[in-house]
Amino acid sequence: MRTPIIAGNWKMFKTVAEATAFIQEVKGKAEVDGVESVICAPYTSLPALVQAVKGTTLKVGAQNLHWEDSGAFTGEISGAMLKDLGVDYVIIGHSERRAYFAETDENVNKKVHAAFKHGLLPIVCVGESLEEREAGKTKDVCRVQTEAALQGLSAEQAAQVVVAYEPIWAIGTGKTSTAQDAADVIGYIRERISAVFGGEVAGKVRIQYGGSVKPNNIREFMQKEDIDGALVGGASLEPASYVQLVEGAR
Ligand SMILES: O=C(CO)COP(=O)(O)O
Repeated sequence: MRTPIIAGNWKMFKTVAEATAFIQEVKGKAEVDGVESVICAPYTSLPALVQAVKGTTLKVGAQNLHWEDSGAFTGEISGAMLKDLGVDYVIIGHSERRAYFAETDENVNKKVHAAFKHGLLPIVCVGESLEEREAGKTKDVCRVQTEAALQGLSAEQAAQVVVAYEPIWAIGTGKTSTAQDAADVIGYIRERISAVFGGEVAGKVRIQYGGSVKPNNIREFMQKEDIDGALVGGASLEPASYVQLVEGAR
């Protein structure tokens, strides 16, 4: 049995005061038995969030990291620094980072290794553009991105990875994959993980859907056996909406 995981990706939203006020609002309510609930916030809010979730089952994640532990990398943050703060998860390879910050499959792989080195769990994002979808390349793109991201991991590490399948055309657009389509692609990603790491590992890896997930459609996705949760942008920013997402994953 895989524990469903709802992760809010706040992207570049919320001040420290707004972030802590959010936790006060959702405490208790976004804590549902059998569902893991993670808030992935901008770096600036992470220390306050780690404090605010103490004594709750809520977890905190970052949205990126650098693969080196330290060095002359102006503006970057290392896995060692995130671990030092008490962060649990880190999003790696989000399509916005791939598109706007030149994130490559190779860098994603280095970051995944860095996350494990420092005891952080990676949420690895994969997904196709509209052009790739229309050209029938969805599964190929997801296979290449997933295999590259997980390259060189031990079976034990691979089993702990969370993959987020986020079709780029569904992010922030109000358009979603159908639940069946998302489940098909996610099933295929699991097959490829099985081909590389074996069925036992593939059976443990949690694979989320992401892209315009809202309280009114979360249940459709969660009804699919292969979909283990959601990575949510816009609808994770409002406390009431976030609580409904976590409840919808039960
Ligand atoms: O990019 C996403 C989560 O990482 C999805 O964003 P939206 O839920 O706003 O479409």
